[in-house]
Order: sequence, then C-alpha cells, then structure tokens
Amino acid sequence: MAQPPKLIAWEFTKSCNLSCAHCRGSSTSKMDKDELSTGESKRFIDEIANFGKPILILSGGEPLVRSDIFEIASYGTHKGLRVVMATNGTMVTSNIADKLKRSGIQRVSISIDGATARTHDEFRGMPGAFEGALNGIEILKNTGIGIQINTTITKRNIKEIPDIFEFAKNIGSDALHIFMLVPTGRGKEIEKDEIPPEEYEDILNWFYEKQKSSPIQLKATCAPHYFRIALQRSQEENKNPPFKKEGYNAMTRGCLGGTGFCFVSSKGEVYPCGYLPALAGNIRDEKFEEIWNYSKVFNDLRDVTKLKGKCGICEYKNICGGCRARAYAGTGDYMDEEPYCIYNPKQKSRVSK
Ligand code: HEM
Ligand SMILES: C[C@H]1O[C@@H](n2cnc3c(N)ncnc32)[C@H](O)[C@@H]1O
Ligand code: MET
Ligand code: SF4
Repeated sequence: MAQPPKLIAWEFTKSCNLSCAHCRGSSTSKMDKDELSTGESKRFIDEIANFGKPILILSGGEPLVRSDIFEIASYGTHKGLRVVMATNGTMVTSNIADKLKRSGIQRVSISIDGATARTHDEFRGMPGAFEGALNGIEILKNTGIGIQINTTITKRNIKEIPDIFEFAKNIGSDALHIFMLVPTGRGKEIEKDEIPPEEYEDILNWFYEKQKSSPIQLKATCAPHYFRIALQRSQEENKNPPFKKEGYNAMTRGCLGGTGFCFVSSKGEVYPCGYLPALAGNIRDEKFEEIWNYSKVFNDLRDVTKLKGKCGICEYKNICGGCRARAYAGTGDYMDEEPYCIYNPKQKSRVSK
C-alpha cells in the first residue's frame, strides 16, 4: 500500500481577484457554484485526517476570496493537520492576518514574480498587485506568521531572480520557492515565455550555489532536475546532497506528484498536481483514501519503470523523474520524457516510446 500523502494542495476556490498571465487555473473573478461547500470541505478534512497527517496547502484561485477560509483552516488545525496558505497577498489586512494566525496557520506563501512593480504587475494582470503583495507581507510578518516567497520563473523575470532572492532575504522570509512555468491553463498561452532548457540548467546551478550559504531555505518546486543537478554537484564536491527529509523545508525527491503530493480542485477532483490534468477521481464520488491508493494515474506515477524516453533509461530516474505535467503538455502522455532537461543518460540502450 502507498504511504499517505505528505502534502495536499487544495484549490479552495477557483475564483481570484487577479488574472495572471500564467495561471494554471485560468482563474478570474467569476464565482463557480459547483465548489465544495463548507460542510463538504470539513468532511474532506475529516477524511484526510483519518488517513494521514499531511501539510494541507490552502490555495486557489485566491483562497482569501472565500469567507469560510478561516473556519476551514481552524478545522484542519484542530484535526491535527499542518495548515498553510498560498496567496497573492493583495487581500491581506490586519484583521485577516489576525484571523489566519488564530486559525493555526504558521506559514503563508506570497507570490512575487518580479523584483520590480512593473514586471510583477504586468505578469499578474493588475497595476498595484506588487504594492498589495508587499503590504500583505508586511502585515503577515507583524502578525508573526512565517513567510515564503513563491516565484514562477519565465523569460520575463529571469534576470530579476537574484534581486528577488535579495528581496526575500531582506523582508525576512523563511523561504524562497521557485516554480518553473508549466504550459497549462492560461500558462499555455504564454508558452513562448518558458526559458530554454539550457537556461534552466544555469539557473538551477545558480540556485545550488546560493543554497550553500543562504540564510533562508531555497527550494525548487516543479524543477525535478534540480535533484539531478544537486546530486551531480555535491558528488563533484564530495559533500552530502543538501536535502532535508522532514518538516516544512523537506525536499525528498524531484516530483512528488502521486507519491507524496496531490492536488484537489475546487470541485473535489483529485489530480497528481495542479499542472497535470490527468484525473484520478473525485472526493464527491469516492473516498480520498481509495483514490490515493487505487487510481490508475497515481499507480502509474509510483512506478518509475513506466517512465518513457530518456527519463526511462536515466540513472537519476529515482530522484528526478522529470516533470510529468510538462511531458503531458508536450505529448499527451504523462509518462513521457521531460522535454526541458538537457541531460543525456549514460545508458545508451534502446529508448522505449
Ligand atoms: C500555492 C502554494 C504552493 C504550491 C502550489 C506548492 C506546491 C508544491 C508542490 C507541487 C510540491 C511537490 C513538489 C513536486 O512534486 O515537485 C511541493 C512540495 C512541498 N512544499 Fe509546497 N507549495 C506551496 C506552498 C507551500 C507552503 C506554504 C509550504 C510550507 C509552509 C510548502 C511546503 C512544501 C514542502 C515541505 C514540500 C515537500 C518537499 C519534499 O518533501 O520534497 N509549500 N509544494
Ligand atoms: C503556487 C504558485 O503556482 C504558480 N503558478 C500558477 N500557474 C502556474 C503555471 N502555469 N506554471 C507554474 N507556476 C504556476 C503561482 O504563481 C503561485 O506562485
Ligand atoms: N492565488 C495564489 C497565488 O497567486 C495561489 C494560487 S496560484 C494558482 O499565489
Ligand atoms: S496565479 Fe494565483 S493570483 Fe494569479 S490569477 Fe491564478 S490564482 Fe489568481
């Protein structure tokens, strides 16, 4: 039987006050009537808590758009889950930050996609989004909630990443997590803004160098080949790889979709991650535990022998495994090779297609 998930990201609502260029959920201000109700949300938390004790990421859309978010966060905390929230930061007020704190939320991620207001606002589709996020960060910090900065890397901000790192340190955040643009949802429309594979390699090597002396945690999410790079580099340097196994700063394996992580949509659909539209089931029809244990897609993802192309013959397939969402976006097959990796596996045997 599979281990219960260590992390669940929950699109608590699809609705959002922004309309970012890359948004995987294609979120807008439109409210969806079919979202899980407060009661359904609590029953979902009961199911999760009876099964495991994962970190529950309340995400969206913009989770603060829903007024029952505090009730749900408190409910999760009381059931023994570590509840965190992902927000664009623009809706945070002192009152909201107090309620988040009281609901037991210990860390909140705020997305910052540029070191300047201009880059961030253009990407996030709203003038003032940068100021709003900075204001939100300040308030959350004053309330004593831990801050994580989430940054999606694209051609539009690649040159600003060192400044975003400085920014994340200066505002006293606990962590900077970088995300790689996945061409899904509205992200499909800005596919041209994906940085080329060689630049991925450069930025992830830069990231590896920085994490050696960084006072804040640096984590590359959805860049599974960071694990290959960090392993290659640490072997060259005769060092242990820089990965923690437990807690908020854990990094265990390249892609955790289906093995340690899953995504639940606002309508209760369960997916390996928010960027891979391969449906595993719906919590309205089946128990979450059954979907997690028995769905085809999760079982496929747990079996590295099913990986195709160069991922299938790669000596790093157990710790990297490629981005399954990017493979799916490229060919429609989520077990196909990761298209944004420049590494050539040593084994030259026949590549299964
Ligand atoms: C919307 C915001 C967030 C999203 C979409 C997100 C997404 C993800 C994803 C997709 C993974 C799995 C890595 C992979 O499959 O490549 C992950 C891992 C993780 N995230 Fe986040 N995350 C968010 C916010 C947070 C927050 C706020 C925290 C902590 C307070 C956090 C802590 C972690 C940890 C501990 C892991 C596990 C890493 C491992 O064991 O390898 N994340 N996140
Ligand atoms: C949780 C994080 O996911 C980011 N995010 C939203 N859509 C995409 C996408 N298509 N590709 C990569 N990251 C994305 C948000 O900007 C937020 O920072
Ligand atoms: N709206 C939040 C953010 O921008 C969380 C979800 S993004 C798909 O970070
Ligand atoms: S990325 Fe987040 S803030 Fe931007 S539109 Fe999507 S849900 Fe809203």
